[in-house]
Amino acid sequence: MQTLALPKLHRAAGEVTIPGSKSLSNRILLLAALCRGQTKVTNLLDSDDIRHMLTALKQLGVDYQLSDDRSECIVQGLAGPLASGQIETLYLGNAGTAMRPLAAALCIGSGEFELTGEDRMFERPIGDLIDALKPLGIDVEYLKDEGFPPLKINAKTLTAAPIKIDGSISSQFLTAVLMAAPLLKQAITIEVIGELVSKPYIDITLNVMQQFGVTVENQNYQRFVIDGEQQYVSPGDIQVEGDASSASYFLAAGAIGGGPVKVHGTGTASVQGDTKFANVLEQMGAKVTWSENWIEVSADGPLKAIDLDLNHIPDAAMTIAVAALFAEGTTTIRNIYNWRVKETDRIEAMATELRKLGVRVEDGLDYISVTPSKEVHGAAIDTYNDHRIAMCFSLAAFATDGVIINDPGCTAKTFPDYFERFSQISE
Ligand SMILES: O=C(O)C1=C[C@@H](OP(=O)(O)O)[C@@H](O)[C@H](O)C1
Ligand SMILES: C=C(OP(=O)(O)O)C(=O)O
Repeated sequence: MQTLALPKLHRAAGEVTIPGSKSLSNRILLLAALCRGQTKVTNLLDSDDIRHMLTALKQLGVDYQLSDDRSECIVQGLAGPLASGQIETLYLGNAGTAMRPLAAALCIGSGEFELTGEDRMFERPIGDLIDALKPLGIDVEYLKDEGFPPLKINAKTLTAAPIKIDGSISSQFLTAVLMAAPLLKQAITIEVIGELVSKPYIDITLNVMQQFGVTVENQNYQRFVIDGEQQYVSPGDIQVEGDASSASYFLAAGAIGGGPVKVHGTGTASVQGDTKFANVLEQMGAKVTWSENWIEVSADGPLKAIDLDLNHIPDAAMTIAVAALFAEGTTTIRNIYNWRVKETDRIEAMATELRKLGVRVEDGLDYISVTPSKEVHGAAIDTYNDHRIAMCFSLAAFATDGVIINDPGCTAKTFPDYFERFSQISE
């Protein structure tokens, strides 16, 4: 296993342009494949999650050309559902944004498909999505554990029926149904049961669908109405925004290490809910300046602890758990149960690794509380094959020397050259 020893950091300042958004890249690629016409996607993210989507689409016969640096992709749309004449096994790594939307899209395609991935994917639920689609008459078999990938999908003609979907574990299930729904033969209604988590990701979905010409009637995120027999239409050119979750590490560095750190690629014009991370830093006492597509953060003193429900920014909220080391008082992040079903059990993992640094941590089913201590010390941080654990713990190097990140290469899921970029704004 590789390790990365971080020097003690004293200051953060500079500018960084963050890579394209994972959430947008994979949604855009899927709709570019389903739509009528050719789509030129620019600022596409090049990371493991996107490579899995691209490889799957290629296997499904979607024709595209990638530029040498893989940041531009010209996709020839199929003008309809995905199809295959033979059994296709699609390996989707640990990419939720590939597994969930492809599962729904393939149910309404034609052919037989096996959807598989890495071991952790077999522990990440998909049952609420499959259950939601059952009234349409789908044929899906769980190949290992009931409710989890790997899956076998035998696509067949479906009949329209009202859909009820549980939104309390992952918004990706609703995203998946929304994106597939316009290709059904008749109009459908989707009713959300349970608290819808990670709600801003639904705005990303509706925004991308709109850019591909499909409008959804959104009745207060409780009910969605979508006409059937629609065709997605290529917008021609589409640019992927910078990734707001990836921005969080640099913005937090600005708040912890003085700044200013200016992050280009996301701002007030962004459709990504994770831009709200900057508001949390502001509540912690940082100075935040916004433009349409950059955000700048600085601070001239210690941060203040917060106690907040961060369900709307589950990914960026992990960065707050480490920023808490630099805040006066106890920081509590609430309503984050679904951290437990992501790349790893993130509540458990964050609590374990923060404690290794000598910090006081309390954790429960759906929250984590972090109280900094004067005795913070270095430690080798295990990253559980979770890119965000590796990235957010880089900030601990502003508190102490001796921070070692185990398996730093796991950032390849969404941000392959993260540590190189981080070193450019910190010293
Ligand atoms: O739709 C998306 O692009 C995502 C939704 C969120 O997942 P949940 O809805 O499972 O919280 C988020 O954590 C994930 O990284 C990306
Ligand atoms: C939860 C995440 O990924 P996924 O898209 O695989 O759900 C994440 O990137 O933090």
